[in-house]
Amino acid sequence: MTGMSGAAVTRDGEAPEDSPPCSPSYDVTGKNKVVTVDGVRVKLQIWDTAGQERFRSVTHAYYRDAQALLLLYDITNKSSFDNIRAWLTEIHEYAQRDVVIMLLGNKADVSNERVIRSEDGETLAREYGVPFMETSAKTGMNVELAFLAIAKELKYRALWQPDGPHFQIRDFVESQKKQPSCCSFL
Ligand SMILES: Nc1nc2c(ncn2[C@@H]2O[C@H](COP(=O)(O)OP(=O)(O)OP(=O)(O)O)[C@@H](O)[C@H]2O)c(=O)[nH]1
Repeated sequence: MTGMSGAAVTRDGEAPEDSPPCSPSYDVTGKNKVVTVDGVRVKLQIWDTAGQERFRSVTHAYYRDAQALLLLYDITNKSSFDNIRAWLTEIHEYAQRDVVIMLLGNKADVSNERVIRSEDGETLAREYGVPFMETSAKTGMNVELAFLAIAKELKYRALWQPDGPHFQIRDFVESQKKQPSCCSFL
């Protein structure tokens, strides 16, 4: 999956009885994903642009109302990385002003075909002030973490109180993310 995926919180409420506080749990039904975070159920409605990137009018409709956007490139494909700047420009123009954005470098399991260094992803993310990590849809590396971080951020915003706990999505991702097990010599 490269391009953009979005998420909108459609409902939240109390955690189910059997869900321990502070322990995330997941329930994926089709394109909906329920993440229970710190005792609150956050329902993410997820969509993927699925190859429609060239039909800009279609994708605008998708992400105009999204509360979070996951920007994915493929670490083995330079043009997918180069496209990210174009996506960020689009987002700036069409998405909600306070949309949560996360940059993901996918296919981290195929390090022998890597053409985009991890540092390049980090530099781009820093430039735009967004959290970044490498993922693998194949091994699952950092995939749940991406959804958990988004859910935590959206819950934090929805339940924000002046004296409440503070949450920084970038710090959370940095403290939790796993690095690919094999190194690349790029
Ligand atoms: N090794 C590896 N393969 C992956 C990973 N993620 C996706 N793939 C493979 O890459 C190919 C393309 O994946 P898609 O999810 O269809 O990519 P996409 O960019 O969303 O494609 P469209 O939306 O159809 O344009 C498939 O064969 C996937 O199995 C990954 O993390 N590791």
